[in-house]
Amino acid sequence: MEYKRILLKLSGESLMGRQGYGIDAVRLDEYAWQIGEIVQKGIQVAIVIGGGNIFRGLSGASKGFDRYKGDQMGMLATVINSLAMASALQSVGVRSRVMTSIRMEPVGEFYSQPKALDALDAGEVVIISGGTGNPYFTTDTASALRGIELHVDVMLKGTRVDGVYSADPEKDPTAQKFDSISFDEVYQKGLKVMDLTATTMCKENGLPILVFNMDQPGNLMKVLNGEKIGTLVH
Ligand SMILES: Nc1ncnc2c1ncn2[C@@H]1O[C@H](COP(=O)(O)OP(=O)(O)OP(=O)(O)O)[C@@H](O)[C@H]1O
Ligand SMILES: O=c1ccn([C@@H]2O[C@H](COP(=O)(O)O)[C@@H](O)[C@H]2O)c(=O)[nH]1
Repeated sequence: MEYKRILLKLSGESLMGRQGYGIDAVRLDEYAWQIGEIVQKGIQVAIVIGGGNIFRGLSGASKGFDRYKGDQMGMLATVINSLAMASALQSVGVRSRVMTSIRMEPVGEFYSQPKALDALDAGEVVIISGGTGNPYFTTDTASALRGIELHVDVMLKGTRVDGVYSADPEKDPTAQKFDSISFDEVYQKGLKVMDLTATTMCKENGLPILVFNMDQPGNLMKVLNGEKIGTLVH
């Protein structure tokens, strides 16, 4: 397999499934099965999960919340999602550990790069929660940061669309999908694949991103098997 160690970014919003808020147990279970399949193949998996199904600091601020506190609420939302994922992985027999970017033992172990690498080498899935630990960032940036620190081969952005399009495919039905695209084209075309901080970190550190639809069961294994799905940003 082309990739031996991956950083899987999961969308918080996708965890809602068909509900309007929170965590859909069926969706969570589907994700856990997909992750279990690739762990069985010997792939080392680090995960970062978003928090948009629970709280985002920016939308909180638009309703009058203090942005700093709102972002802390958002980061805590990612911890909730990460604990849910750890529980789902446990129920399908996959060993995992939750690390937190903000100190909060015993909820999770305080993140450090050497501890995360040791756990990955031991075959555990490492779920890194709490974003970067800092407000004014996103979990896409946390994924880029942790992916770079952990020397992963690729960042897999598992989302609810099947790749990067010429415009937001959820808003523009005429949008065209790219099979592959360079970082420079992403900037030139103003595509919202990830926020610019995350994109720039990946570009500067040579970390490719593969955007694919994680809500289609079996897709994660297809990506690892080298099937041409999604969009590679390189
Ligand atoms: N050019 C584009 N190509 C593909 N998707 C795009 C594009 N522009 C905007 N999007 C939107 O980006 C979304 C995917 O981003 P992402 O997975 O980060 O979702 P999110 O809701 O921000 O997740 P989270 O809850 O983790 O913050 C898609 O649902 C799509 O609507
Ligand atoms: O490093 C970080 C990461 C996240 N946040 C806050 O959490 C929410 C949820 O994350 P998403 O990436 O939007 O899913 C985000 O809106 C921020 O409010 C943060 O402050 N720092």
